[in-house]
Amino acid sequence: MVTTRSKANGATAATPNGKSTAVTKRKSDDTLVTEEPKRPKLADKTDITRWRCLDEDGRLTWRYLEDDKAAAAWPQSYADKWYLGLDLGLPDLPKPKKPLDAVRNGLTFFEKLQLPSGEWGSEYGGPMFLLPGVVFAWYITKTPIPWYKATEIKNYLKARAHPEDGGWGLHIEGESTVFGTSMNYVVLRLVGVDPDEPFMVKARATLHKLGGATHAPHWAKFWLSVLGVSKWAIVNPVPPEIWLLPDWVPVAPWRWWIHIRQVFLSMSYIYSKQWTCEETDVIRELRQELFVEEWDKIDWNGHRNSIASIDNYHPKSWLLNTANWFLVNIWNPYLRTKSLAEKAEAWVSKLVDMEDENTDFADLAPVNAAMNTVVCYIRDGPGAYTVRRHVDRLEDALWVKNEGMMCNGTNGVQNWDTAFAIQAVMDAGLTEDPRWRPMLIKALEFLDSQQIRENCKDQDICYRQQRKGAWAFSNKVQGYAVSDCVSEALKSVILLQKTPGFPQLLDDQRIFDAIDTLLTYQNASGACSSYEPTRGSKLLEMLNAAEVFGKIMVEYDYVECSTAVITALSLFNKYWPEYRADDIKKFKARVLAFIKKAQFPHGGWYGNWGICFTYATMFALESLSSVGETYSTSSHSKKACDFLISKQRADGGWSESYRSCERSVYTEHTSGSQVVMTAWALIGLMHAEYPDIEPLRKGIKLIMDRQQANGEWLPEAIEGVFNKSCMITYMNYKFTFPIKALGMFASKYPEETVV
Ligand SMILES: CC(C)=CCC[C@@H](C)[C@H]1CC[C@@]2(C)C3=C(CC[C@]12C)[C@@]1(C)CC[C@H](O)C(C)(C)[C@@H]1CC3
Repeated sequence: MVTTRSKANGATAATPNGKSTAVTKRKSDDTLVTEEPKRPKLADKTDITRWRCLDEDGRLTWRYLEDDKAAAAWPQSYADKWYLGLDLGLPDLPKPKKPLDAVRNGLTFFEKLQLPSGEWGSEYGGPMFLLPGVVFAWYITKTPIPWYKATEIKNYLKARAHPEDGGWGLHIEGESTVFGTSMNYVVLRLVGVDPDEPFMVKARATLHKLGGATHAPHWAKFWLSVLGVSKWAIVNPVPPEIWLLPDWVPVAPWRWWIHIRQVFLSMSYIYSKQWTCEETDVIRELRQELFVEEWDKIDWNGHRNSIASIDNYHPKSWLLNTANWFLVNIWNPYLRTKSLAEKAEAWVSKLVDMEDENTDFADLAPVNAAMNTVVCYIRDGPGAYTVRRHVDRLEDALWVKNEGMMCNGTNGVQNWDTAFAIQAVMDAGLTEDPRWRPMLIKALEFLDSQQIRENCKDQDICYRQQRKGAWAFSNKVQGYAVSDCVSEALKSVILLQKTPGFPQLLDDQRIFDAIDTLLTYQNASGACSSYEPTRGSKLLEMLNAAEVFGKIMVEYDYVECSTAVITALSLFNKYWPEYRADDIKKFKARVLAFIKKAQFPHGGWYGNWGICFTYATMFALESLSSVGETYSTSSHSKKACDFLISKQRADGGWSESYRSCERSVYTEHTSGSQVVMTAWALIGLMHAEYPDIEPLRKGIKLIMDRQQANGEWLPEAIEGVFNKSCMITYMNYKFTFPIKALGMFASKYPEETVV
C-alpha cells in the first residue's frame, strides 16, 4: 500500500493499494478515464533538505526526516547535498596555475564527499529495469510505500521519461523500449500515479505504438505475469529442473555468468509455481492500459516470442526457440512429473537460501534481490523473517538525487571508488603530503574493514568462487569478489601501507590471502574475467533468453580486469619478491599474450565496463607499460597511441558514444568532448610515454578549463556499460580520473603550466 500525505497538514494517511473502487475505462481516442472515487493524489515533491544518506560501516541507505527536530539534530552533510544537487556553499579556490593546482582543488572538493566510514559513495544509476523489481517486490509483499518514496519515484521516472515520446529505455540515454516503458509505467501506477496524468497518457501511447506489453522481452513478461497483469502462458520457460543437471553437462547453470545464474535461479522457482499475486483494482486496470489487444482475447501463448524490434538486441537463437517449443509443447504437458518438479524447486530454494545467507540478504544485485524476496514470500509467507529481512535489504540499492528516487546497479560503489580515489592521490605524488593524510588514512581504514576474511560457507555446493582476502565492488556484506575490485583495492592498500607514516592495518598474511585468491582467476586464454574464471563455452550464448543484453551467459576475457590483476601482481611482487614468484611470472606473461591478441586491427581494445575503446585502451596501455612496452619500444603500444590520437578532437578532448559498445565500432558522442573520456585517453598515452607533449597539453587544458571554481567537475554523458547494451553512471569518475590524469601529467612535466 501507498501511504499518502494530506497536503493540508502533512500527516500521513494510509491508502490500501488497489483497494479503491475506481474503474478505468478506455475512450475511443485511446485516453483513459478513471471514475471516482480517485486515489488521493501524490504530493508533487518532497522537501529535498530532509533527505539524509546514512552510512553504517559502508551500508548506505536513505532516510527522510519528517520531524523538524530530527532534521535539525542531523544536518545534511556535504555528500548529501552533492548527491541531491544542492549548493554546497563552498568558496571559490585560487585559480590553478599548473595541473598540480587543479589536482589540489579537485581533491579539496572531493575530500568533502568522503563518507564517515572512509569511503566514497554515489548514485549508480542508468539501467531502467532495476527500480521496477524493487517496487514490484514491495507491492507483492504488501510493503507500505511511504508517500515521500512514492513521490520521489514518480519524480525520477518523470524526469527520466524520453523527452520526445515519453517512454523509457533500457537505460537513461537509450530510446524507448517496451521493456523500459511497460515496467516503469507499472511502477508509476503501483506507487499511486493516475493513468490520466498527461505524462502517463504519453507513455502509454508510446507503449502501444511499440506493440504494447505483448511485445515485451522475457524479463518483463515474467514480472507482468507475477503481478497478474499478463498470463503465465506468455512467458518462455524457465525450468528449475535445469538445476538438477550434473555438473559435467556443458550447459549446466553453474557454468553461467553469475548474474544470469542468480536471476534465473529465483525466476525458475517462481515460474515453476506459476505464482501470481493477489488480483486488485490496479492490476485489473493495468490489464486495460498496457495492451493494444483486448485483454480477454489475447492469445498469450501465441505472444511468447513476440518482441518489439527495439527490444530485440540479442534475438533468440534457433536452439533456444526449439528448446522453448519442446518445453512448452512436450515437456510441460506430458513429461514433467510432480516429483521431479518438487525436487528441482527444493534444490533451487536451497540455493536461494545460500545466496541470502552468504550476503546477509543483500544478494548479488537488486535484480536477484527483488526476485529472492518474492521467492521467500511465496515459500515462507507474509511476515516471515526472510521476507522482512529482504525488504529491509532492498533499501541498500535505493538512491535519492535531485531528480528523485532511483535504484543503483548494485548496493553501491564503495570499495571501487575508494580504491581509485587513493590511487589518484598517489599518481599525483601527494601521498606523503600531510594535507591529504587524514583522508587517506580513513580510506585505508575503510578498505581494511571491507576485506572479505572468509570463503563462503559451503562454497563448492553453491558454486561460489574462492574469496578469502578479496574485496567486492561495493562492500563486504555483498561479498562477491571481482578480479579487478580485489586488484584495485589491494594496490591501494599496498601503496598506502608502503608509504612512510601510514598505519599497517593489513598484515602480510591478509595480503597473501588476496594474492592467493587473485591467482585463481586466470582463464585458459590467459585473460581474467569478472567474478569467476570462465566456466562454460561462448556457445552458451545460444541459450541467452534475455533478448535485451548481449554477452551475458558466461564470463568473457576482459582487458580491464586482466590489467588490474597483473598490475596488482606486479606491485605485490615488488615488495614481496619471494611469494609465489613463479606463479606470478607465468600469470603475467599469459595475460600479456592475451592483451596483444585482443587488440583490434585499428589499434584499440573493446571495453566491456566503460565506454568503450577509450576505456579499454587505457588499461591495455597500462598493461603493456607494466612490462616496459611503450610507444617507442612496442608496436602494440604505438598502434594503440596512434589510434587514440586519431580520435582526439580539435578542442583537445575525447568523446566516445555508448553506441560503440553496442556496435563494437568506435562512434563519436553527439555532445562533444567528455572530461572523463579525455582523462582515460591521456592516462593511456602517458602510460605509453607518448613522446609528443602537445596533444597531452591540449587534453589537460580541456580538463582544467572544465573544472569549476570550487574544484568540482560537473556531470556529463554516461561513462559505464555492461552486457554491451546497458549503460551505467559512475559519478565519482568525474573526480578520480581527471585528478589521476592531471597528477600523472604534473609528475611527468612538473614545469608545465598549461594555462
Ligand atoms: C543483467 C543483470 C542481472 C543486471 C544487473 C546489473 C548488473 C549485471 C551490473 C550492474 C553493475 C555492474 C555493471 C558491475 C559489474 C558487473 C555487472 C554489474 C554488476 C562489474 C563488477 C564487472 C567488472 C568491472 O570492471 C566493474 C568492477 C567496473 C563492474 C562494476 C559493476
